[in-house]
Amino acid sequence: MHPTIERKEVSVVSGNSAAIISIESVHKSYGSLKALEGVSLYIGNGECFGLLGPNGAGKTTLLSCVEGLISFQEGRITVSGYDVARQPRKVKSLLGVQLQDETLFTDLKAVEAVQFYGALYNTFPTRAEALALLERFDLAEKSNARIGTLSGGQQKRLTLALAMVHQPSIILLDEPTTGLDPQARHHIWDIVRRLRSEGKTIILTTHYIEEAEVLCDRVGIIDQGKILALGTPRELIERMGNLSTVRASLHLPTEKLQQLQTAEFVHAVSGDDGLLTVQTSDPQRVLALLEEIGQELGSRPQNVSIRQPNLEDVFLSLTGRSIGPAD
Ligand SMILES: Nc1ncnc2c1ncn2[C@@H]1O[C@H](COP(=O)(O)OP(=O)(O)OP(=O)(O)O)[C@@H](O)[C@H]1O
Repeated sequence: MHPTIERKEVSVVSGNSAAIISIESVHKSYGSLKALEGVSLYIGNGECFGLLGPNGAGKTTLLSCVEGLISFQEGRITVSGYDVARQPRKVKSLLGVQLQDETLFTDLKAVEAVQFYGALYNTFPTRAEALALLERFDLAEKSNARIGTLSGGQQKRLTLALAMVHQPSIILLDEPTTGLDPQARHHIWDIVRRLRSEGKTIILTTHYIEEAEVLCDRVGIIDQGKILALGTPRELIERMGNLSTVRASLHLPTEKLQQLQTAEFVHAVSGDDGLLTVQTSDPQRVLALLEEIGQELGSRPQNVSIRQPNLEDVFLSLTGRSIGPAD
C-alpha cells in the first residue's frame, strides 16, 4: 500500500485570535481563473512564514490581497485586527512590502531613494537616518551610488531597506532572492534572519526549497490557489514517513514511467527532462527496477543518488508533480 501524506491541516485551519495576520477563506478569481480558492492562514507575531509553490500557484496574488493592492471576491483578511478591505490605509501603514519586480528610479542615489520613500510615508528621514538605514542593509558604501549602478543583489537589499523606511513590524517579501546568484541570495538570507531576530513578523514567498527550509518557522505549500499543507519544515518532512528519494538521469517514455509508478514500493514519480525522481519505501528495489527498465531501453540510469526527503519531495508527494525550476 502506498503511504500518503496527511492533509488534515488543510481543512482544520481555524480562527486564531493570537494571529497578527488572519486570512479567512479568501477567494480571488481573474475571470474564470481561480487564483485563490478558499485560502485560510493565521500568522503569529514574530513568525517567519514561507509560502512555497511553483510559478502561478497564487503566491503573489495572496500577498497582494494582504497588502490591499488587489481586491478579492470572498473572505476576510485582517492585519493587527484591521480589516484590509475596510481600513486599507491603516493596514498599509503597518506593512513593509517588497514587491517581486520593484521599479526603482535608477538615477537617484541610494540615500536619496531612502529619503524619497520616507517622504511618501510621512517619516521624512534625515540624511543621517537614511544612511543608518542603508547601513543596516549593508549598503553604507553604496549610499552615494546611483541605483542603476548597483548589482542585482544590492538592488534587492535596497528594496528591502525601502520597505523598512517607516519601521513596520510586519514585512511581506515576494520572492526576495529570485534571480540572484548564491552569494547574493545568502546575503539576503542573513538580512531576513536579522529582521526575524529583531522580532519582525515576516511572510515571504519562494519557489526555492532551501530558502523555505532554512529561513521559515512554518511553511504553507501552495498550488493552484490552495494551501495543500502547513507546518514547520521538519513536520512536513516527517510526514513523509519512511520514504526515501531516488534520483537518476534516465529518459523514460510515458508507459515506463507508469510501470514505475504502479510498483507497490513506489509512492510518487516525476520524470522532468530525463531527471527521474522517485519516492519510495525501498530504494534498492527501485534501483534494480531502473536497471531492468534501462536494459529494455538500451540505456543505463546515470548520476544515481538516494537521499532523505526534503520539501521538494513533500510537494511531489502532494501533487504528483515537481515544483519546477525557480526562474
Ligand atoms: N492580473 C491578472 N489577470 C489575470 N490573471 C492573473 C493576474 N495576476 C495573476 N493571474 C493568474 O493568477 C494565477 C496566480 O498568479 P500569481 O502571480 O499569484 O502566482 P505566483 O505563485 O506568484 O507565481 P510566480 O512564482 O510565477 O510569481 C496565475 O495563473 C496567473 O496567471
